[in-house]
Amino acid sequence: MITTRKRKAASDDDGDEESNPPRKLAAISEEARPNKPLRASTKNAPNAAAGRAGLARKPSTSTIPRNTATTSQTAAAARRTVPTRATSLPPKSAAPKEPVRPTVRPATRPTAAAKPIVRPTTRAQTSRVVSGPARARAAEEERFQALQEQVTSIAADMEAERAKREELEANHHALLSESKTQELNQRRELDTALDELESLKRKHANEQLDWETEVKRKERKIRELEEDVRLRDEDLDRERGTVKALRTTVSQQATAQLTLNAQVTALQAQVTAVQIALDNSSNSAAELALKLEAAEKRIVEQAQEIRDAETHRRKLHNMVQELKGNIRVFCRVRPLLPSDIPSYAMMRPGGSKSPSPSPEDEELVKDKLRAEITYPDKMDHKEIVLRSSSESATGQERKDEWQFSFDRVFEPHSTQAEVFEEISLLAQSCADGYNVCIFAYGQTGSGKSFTMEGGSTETTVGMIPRAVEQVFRVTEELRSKGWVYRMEGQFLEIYNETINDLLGKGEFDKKKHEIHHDKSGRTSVDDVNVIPLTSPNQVRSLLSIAQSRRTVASTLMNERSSRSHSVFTLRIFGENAATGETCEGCLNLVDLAGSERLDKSGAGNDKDRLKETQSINKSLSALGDVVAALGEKGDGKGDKHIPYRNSKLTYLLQNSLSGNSKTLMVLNLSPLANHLNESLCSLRFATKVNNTTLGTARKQIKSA
Ligand SMILES: Nc1ncnc2c1ncn2[C@@H]1O[C@H](COP(=O)(O)OP(=O)(O)OP(=O)(O)O)[C@@H](O)[C@H]1O
Repeated sequence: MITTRKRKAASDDDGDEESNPPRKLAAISEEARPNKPLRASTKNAPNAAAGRAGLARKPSTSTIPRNTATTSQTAAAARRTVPTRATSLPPKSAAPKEPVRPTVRPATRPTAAAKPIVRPTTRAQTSRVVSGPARARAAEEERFQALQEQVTSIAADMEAERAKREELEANHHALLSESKTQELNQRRELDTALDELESLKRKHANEQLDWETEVKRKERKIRELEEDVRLRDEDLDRERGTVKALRTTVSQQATAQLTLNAQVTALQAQVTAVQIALDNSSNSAAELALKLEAAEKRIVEQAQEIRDAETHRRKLHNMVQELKGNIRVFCRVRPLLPSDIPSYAMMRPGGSKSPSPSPEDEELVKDKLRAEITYPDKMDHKEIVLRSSSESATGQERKDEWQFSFDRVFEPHSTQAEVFEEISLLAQSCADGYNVCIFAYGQTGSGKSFTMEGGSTETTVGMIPRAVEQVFRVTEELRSKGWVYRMEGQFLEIYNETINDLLGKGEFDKKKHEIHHDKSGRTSVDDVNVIPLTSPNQVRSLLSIAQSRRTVASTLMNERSSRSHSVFTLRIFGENAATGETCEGCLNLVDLAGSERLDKSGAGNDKDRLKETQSINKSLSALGDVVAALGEKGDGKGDKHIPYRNSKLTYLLQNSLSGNSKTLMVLNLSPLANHLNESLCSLRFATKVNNTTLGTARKQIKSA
């Protein structure tokens, strides 16, 4: 921009030069002005030649400069003065470029020829003309001659001056064009210089930018270096710390080394001693090797002894079970439940219900509801006595007493754990390869399901889950003795002499499940789910599945669970790789249908209930018959027919009831006086079973 503006200014200057005369020329014109008087005098000279009279009459006017001269006269005078100035100019070739003014100044001085010419026009000469006309004329002539000469001279001078002026003008033009050229050159140089300056500025700006970038880079580098230095300082500090710690460690190590050296020395001494001892030991090594060989032989012998002992234990266990009786009966009386107390029992004498009866009142009511049951054998818990008092036909008070004895009697406060303690050995027998059958017998609501399945808590859990857990525990223990077991389970229901699969898909009373017994004593049922059992928890979940299926079925037909038998069967297969023995046991856990009599159940008017009750009675009496027949067979009547086929229940349990099995019946009793007759019936049935002796149990063990 600056360059462009400057160039424009330069071109404006050029325009001025075109329109205005050069300043040097103007200076020359102004310098010429002081010569005006001289020019006036020289101008008057031709005029004097043209009219002498005018000169004579007014001589003073010719010498006095006329300030009132016209412009043309002044211009003419100016033109005449130019040659005068030119005379003092240096020759063209020698003329300097610039200094025109000094050359002009000398030209303003009057020439040497002009001065004598002007001087004669004095007042004294004029006075002589007045004194003699001839002399005056001559003088005038002379003077005229002189003037003419002077004019000629002046004309010559003028000519010379003109020539010189033209020369000067030529010089001037030359100088002007030269100066223009010079100026143009200088301007070009100036432009070039400006361009250079511009490029230098740009270069400088670029260099400054580069320099600033470089400075920033350097600053960044400095910062990085400072950070690096800081980090290195930190590293150095750390290293110093490490070195310090290492020095400490080294000094400690040195101390430790000294200690170790001492220890090494001591150890070397010990090594020497040990070496000696070793030498002695190596001598006895042969003796030890012999002893080891003997010990190994002994271990093998002992392992065999352990196996023999296990076999012996099984035999002894079985003997104990047999001594206890292969068919045993437990009696369990359940506690009185809040649901046993009818609402009328809490009525006031007036008939209104007592809002909150006192514990004493409640206890009195319960005593009235309870049957009179006592447990006289406080030592072995084997006896139970029932009493009742009634009025005879003659109006006399009649007191009856029934005494029963079983393998174990459990009072109402007995826990599930206490009951199972007596049963657990049977689980052991099952793992040893015996068939075991546990029944829960009793009227509806006497606690059969509670005993067999129990509640959901650890304390209330029943015999089935506990027995399964026990079997798993025993099989795990026997693993150390070389036995490996596999287990499977099924859960069936017998309702109206029809078998249903409680682990099936719930198609109750539709599928026909046939029972089969093979010669090896194994029982199987067609088309039922047999689930491999891997853990006690799995068995619990299977039980709850079965329970839910029964509940669903109960919605179709009321109280179905009470009116059907349920049989959970756990089969166990064992194998001892060490001895090559195999065994197969079976644990049947049976929750029988309610045993109440037909007249008591009130089923007489209901066709379905009648059928149910008849089925139950049939199967229960068949069970009694089978047990009785087995008892007779045990008494020596070897050819006695056992009516297993009389009911689905006895046929299903045939192998678990026969002579080579162990059977336990848990008789459940209601504590209510109202149920006394049913309880007596149940007790009589259980006594019949209890008095039966099954044949010697036979273990189902096959030798390899
Ligand atoms: N020993 C006991 N302790 C506490 N409650 C018991 C005991 N025995 C039974 N019960 C309770 O008595 C009620 C009836 O028991 P349960 O259902 O076991 O009788 P059941 O003989 O199996 O009857 P059903 O033939 O109808 O199945 C249940 O509420 C049960 O919880």
